[in-house]
Amino acid sequence: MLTDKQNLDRQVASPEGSPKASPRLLIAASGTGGHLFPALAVAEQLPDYQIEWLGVPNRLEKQLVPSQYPLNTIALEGFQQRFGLGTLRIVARFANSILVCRKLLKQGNFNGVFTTGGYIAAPAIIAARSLGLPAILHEANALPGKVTRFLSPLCSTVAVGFEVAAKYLKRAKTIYTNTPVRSQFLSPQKLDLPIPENVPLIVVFGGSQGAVALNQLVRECASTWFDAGAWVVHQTGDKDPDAATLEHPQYIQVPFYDNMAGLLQRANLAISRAGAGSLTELAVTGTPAILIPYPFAAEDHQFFNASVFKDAGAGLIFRQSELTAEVLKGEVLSLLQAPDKLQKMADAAASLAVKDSADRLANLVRQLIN
Ligand SMILES: CC(=O)N[C@H]1[C@@H](OP(=O)(O)OP(=O)(O)OC[C@H]2O[C@@H](n3ccc(=O)[nH]c3=O)[C@H](O)[C@@H]2O)O[C@H](CO)[C@@H](O)[C@@H]1O
Repeated sequence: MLTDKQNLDRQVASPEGSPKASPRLLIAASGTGGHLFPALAVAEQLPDYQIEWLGVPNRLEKQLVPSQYPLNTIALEGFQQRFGLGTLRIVARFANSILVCRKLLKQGNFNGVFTTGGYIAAPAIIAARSLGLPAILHEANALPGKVTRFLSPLCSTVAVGFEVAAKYLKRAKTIYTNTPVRSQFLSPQKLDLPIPENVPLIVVFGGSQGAVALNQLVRECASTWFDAGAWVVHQTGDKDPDAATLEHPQYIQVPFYDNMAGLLQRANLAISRAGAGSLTELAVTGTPAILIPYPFAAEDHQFFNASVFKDAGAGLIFRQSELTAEVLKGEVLSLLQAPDKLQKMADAAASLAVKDSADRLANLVRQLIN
């Protein structure tokens, strides 16, 4: 919790001159980079708000949410995993999570909730609305998730990351804001990797967790790309037992890389999953991409995301089940040999970027939660 001094620092003067307590905002964002980074980008635009975080224990929020935003956790993971244990138990668990959120909102005197969706959004939205507090939901995916589709009519406003998402949310008040990226993406970043200036750079990344299937394919293809003069930076995640098996002077492997902004700004081509966060960053950095949607993503939503990129001419989509190493090798080689085509794709990617997305969302928060 904040000290009295911090609370005082966060007070702003009202127009009449008397100090007015700054609004208190609960941000419910949990689990993956795709949910956490956009929420953090919005929080950064609200320095005059008193922000606390709502997450679940032992997920990425523990590492990513800075200590300036006190982290409250509720045990929703068990709720998701024990879905087969009987409806009564599930309902009881869920009802309890709503009660815990209501208590938190009341005791913390919060003025409203901002959430980026997923399971954590459900108790947060229901609790806020049952207390008459505003709830803003940001949905990053082209095909909104189940929680979003079900609870969006309850929300004060639903902000969508892709315009197409609004058509699935007809009963909600929607607004297009695109998806915020971390502030580093909005200015040129230095890349601290020993990569020569004029070589083509391929960046491979599999969302915030890495993608083992994609890693295997890339390792099979890489020598052909090295022979063509390309360098490869490969984000493998930390669950691939073979991550360290490829060694080559033109190859850099990392489990997780913090400076994705610098990396994508330098990349000539990305080979990537199609999480909403990754696609938004590829657009902001104007990076053409070969997209291989995660085949087990809920309701195949990554394919819907990738289709927006493909329809704009910014990328190619391959289904993992149909993609062989031979095809991937060839596609990458032919793109590297066609700089004009790569440039057109880069321009198309850049045309999808909305650089002030975090501002747009922060303004929405200021209008509705104050
Ligand atoms: C498997 C799955 O269902 N993933 C979902 C998850 O996102 P998930 O986190 O898997 O993927 P996203 O592409 O949305 O985001 C990944 C984020 O991690 C960052 N990153 C990644 C690797 C790295 O080394 N360093 C780094 O910083 C990327 O720059 C990006 O900001 O939520 C997204 C938003 O609802 C969905 O669109 C994704 O489909």
